[in-house]
Parts: sequence; C-alpha cells; structure tokens
Amino acid sequence: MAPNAVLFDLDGTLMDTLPDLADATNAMRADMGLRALPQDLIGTYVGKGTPVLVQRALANNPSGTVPGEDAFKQGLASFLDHYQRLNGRRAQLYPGVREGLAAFREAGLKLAVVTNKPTAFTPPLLAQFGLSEYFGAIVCGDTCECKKPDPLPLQHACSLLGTTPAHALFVGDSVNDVQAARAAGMPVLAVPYGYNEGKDVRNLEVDDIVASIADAAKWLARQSQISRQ
Ligand SMILES: O=C(O)COP(=O)(O)O
Repeated sequence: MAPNAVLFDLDGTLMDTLPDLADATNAMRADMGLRALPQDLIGTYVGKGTPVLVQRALANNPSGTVPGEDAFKQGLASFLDHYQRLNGRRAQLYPGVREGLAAFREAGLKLAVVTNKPTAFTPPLLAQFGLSEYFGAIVCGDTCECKKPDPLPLQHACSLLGTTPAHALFVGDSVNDVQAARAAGMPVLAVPYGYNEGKDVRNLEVDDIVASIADAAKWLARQSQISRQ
C-alpha cells in the first residue's frame, strides 16, 4: 500500500546532535568526578533515550560498577541542566535533509518526528533549523508511556497524523528505530551516517539503506511508480 505519511527519527537521522550530547555528558561526568570520554564512544550510548545515555555514561567508571539510584538521579539532573544550555550549539543538519523534507512535502505526504529525545529539547531544536513547519506531529521520548524500540510512539504519531502504520514509512538510523517500525508493521529505511549504538547498519532488518533524506524521497517516488505499473 502506498504510504501517505513519513516518520523520521531525529538524532543521527535529521541532525548530528552528538557534539552537544557528548559535551553535556562530559560536563555531567566532570560534576560526578569522572574523566571525559571520547565523543565517538558517547555516540554508542545514544539511542534509547536520555536516562539510558546517563546510565551508560556513569557505568563507564574505574571500578566498572553500575550506578546506584542516588548517583543516577544526580547524573540525570546534571545532564539535563547542561544539555539545556548546550542543546543546538554544535548540532548540524545532515546534507539532503531540507531537500528531502521539501520533496516529501511536495509529494503530498504528511510528516512527523518520532524521537527518544525529551520534549524539552526537541521543538526548540527543530525551530532553530527552521524545520518545525514540516511536521504535523512531534512525538518525543517522554510523550508516550514507552520509548522506541516499543512501537507505541510510532503508532501515536500515525494517529496524530490521521493515518495508520500500514500507510506510513519510517526513516531512522538505529536498531531502536528498526525494531519499533517492524513491531508497528511499518516499512523502514536506514541512513548509514547516524549512531546505531556503534554497530553496522547493514546488519539491520531494513527495507533499504539510503544515503540521505533526499535519497529516501527518491526511493519512495520510485516505489510508488513501480506499484502504479
Ligand atoms: O535521545 C536518544 O537517545 C536518541 O534520540 P533519537 O530517537 O532521535 O535517535
């Protein structure tokens, strides 16, 4: 069935937000008496939402101990504080995002963002890059009871757009996006430049890998042409 909506992951798909996430993580680690970690390593902690990022970052400590409840709470509060200040400072749109979103819109598709990033940080980031107007729905990590890889946020975005998962396409960068899309019964494309918890996107169960959001729009146009033939 030809899709009438496209749902996008944010971090690692539309925007390279890792520099700011890494700066906030290292500022939090400094507060907690831990040394700074390389940005690439912090990139492998991103994807399952902010609490998991903080947990993973705190578990990287000299004794290898899992952080206790108090340390976790302190770390999370510190991270949120720093990220509030740093969000959007060094973030960048990936090449092809504006062209791709414009092409999807031209083709009459409804668009949404489904991110595990908290609501406090998502609309301001989209507004900073002038992208807010593209999206009929923005579902964040704290919008629903569950985050990706649970399908609930994708199902919620579809209902906000007035469509169903069977009529939507998901575009993401990680195993969390792919598992959520599959569980929702939605076709899914992956971009290869994101985070994917440090693993190769070629091992993901996707319908295809596209080089950019602009290429995702071309992919969908091709599929629609084939299904009309
Ligand atoms: O906040 C995260 O862990 C990742 O956010 P994303 O779902 O936009 O990739």
